[in-house]
Amino acid sequence: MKTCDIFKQKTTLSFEVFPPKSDTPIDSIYSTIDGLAPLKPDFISVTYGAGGSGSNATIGICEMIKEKYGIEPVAHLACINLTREKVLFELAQMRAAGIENILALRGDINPNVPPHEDFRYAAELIELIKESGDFNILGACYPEGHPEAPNMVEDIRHLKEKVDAGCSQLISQLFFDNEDFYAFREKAAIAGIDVPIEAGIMPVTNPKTIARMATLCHAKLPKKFLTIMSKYENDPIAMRDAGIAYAVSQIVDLIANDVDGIHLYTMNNPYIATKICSAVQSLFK
Ligand SMILES: NC(=O)C1=CN([C@@H]2O[C@H](COP(=O)(O)OP(=O)(O)OC[C@H]3O[C@@H](n4cnc5c(N)ncnc54)[C@H](O)[C@@H]3O)[C@@H](O)[C@H]2O)C=CC1
Ligand SMILES: Nc1nc(=O)c2c([nH]1)NC[C@@H]1CN(c3ccc(C(=O)N[C@@H](CCC(=O)O)C(=O)O)cc3)CN21
Repeated sequence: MKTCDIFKQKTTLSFEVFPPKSDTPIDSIYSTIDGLAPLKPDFISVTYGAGGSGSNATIGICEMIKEKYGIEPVAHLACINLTREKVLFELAQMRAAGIENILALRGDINPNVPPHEDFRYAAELIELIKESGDFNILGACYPEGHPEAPNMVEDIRHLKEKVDAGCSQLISQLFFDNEDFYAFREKAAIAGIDVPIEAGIMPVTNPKTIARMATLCHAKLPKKFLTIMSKYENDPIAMRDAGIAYAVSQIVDLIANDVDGIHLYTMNNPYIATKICSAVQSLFK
């Protein structure tokens, strides 16, 4: 099933997982998906070397999500370090595995790995995927603007190019201030971007993740968020609960503002995803 068709029926709820890191047993992904599947997400996306981990079990995990759990998978594909030939090989593998949906990304630039010259931007990957078969293509977007973009106008112009190249839906970078998302959504609409935009929500439940959000994602951390996190910095249970509550409050407000869907960055933690879903699951109609 092509995930873009789901938006015609309901507000979507999707999850993101990453392949286990090299120091974690590969089997741990089964307990992650076992824990997430009962929450009945509309789709689950699987990262491709997210955060520079470089591991590549993405296609195998997508196949398992589809075959064993009957949930629609979305395979991430980040092109910055790939040759054109390697991308065509990955696409052939995906087709053989029955994968219909791809999140086409440029990918994070690793300062220690000079980028390959075949792809500079996600739009170039999207063009190639479009030529190479009947895939549904998703893209990423940035409510606060992409950190490398000189300004929001340029970033939205490039986003429009991405949509014109063949993206049928967008997933946003994580953010903690919904007003940034609403302002971005309005600018995108003015630019003629008319595909569904899912809001990316990251439950922040420990200090390590807060630091990561600032460096990897450049997300703005609002005062309200920092206040509640510092209040509980020495109490892991309270901090976890505060992170869950903050994510729930963002989701409720987004739904009240007619968001197309929510994409939950689960960090492979079914306990936290279950807590969040138990508060808001029935709102996804
Ligand atoms: N779920 C995930 O795995 C997500 C990953 N990311 C990461 O975000 C980063 C960026 O990836 P994408 O959004 O796919 O990249 P992109 O290629 O759409 O944009 C990257 C940057 O290049 C600029 N740009 C695009 N086209 C341009 C052009 N023709 N000329 C000049 N500048 C241009 C954009 O404004 C932006 O600053 C990656 O690090 C990606 O891995 C972001 C969100 C979600
Ligand atoms: N620039 C960018 N790159 C990404 O790969 C990316 C985004 N943004 N935004 C959306 C999601 C969020 N991603 C993330 C966010 C945080 C971690 C992180 O904190 N990783 C920890 C390990 C967590 C664990 O194993 O439990 C780390 O230390 O790397 C990883 C991926 C991947 N995606």
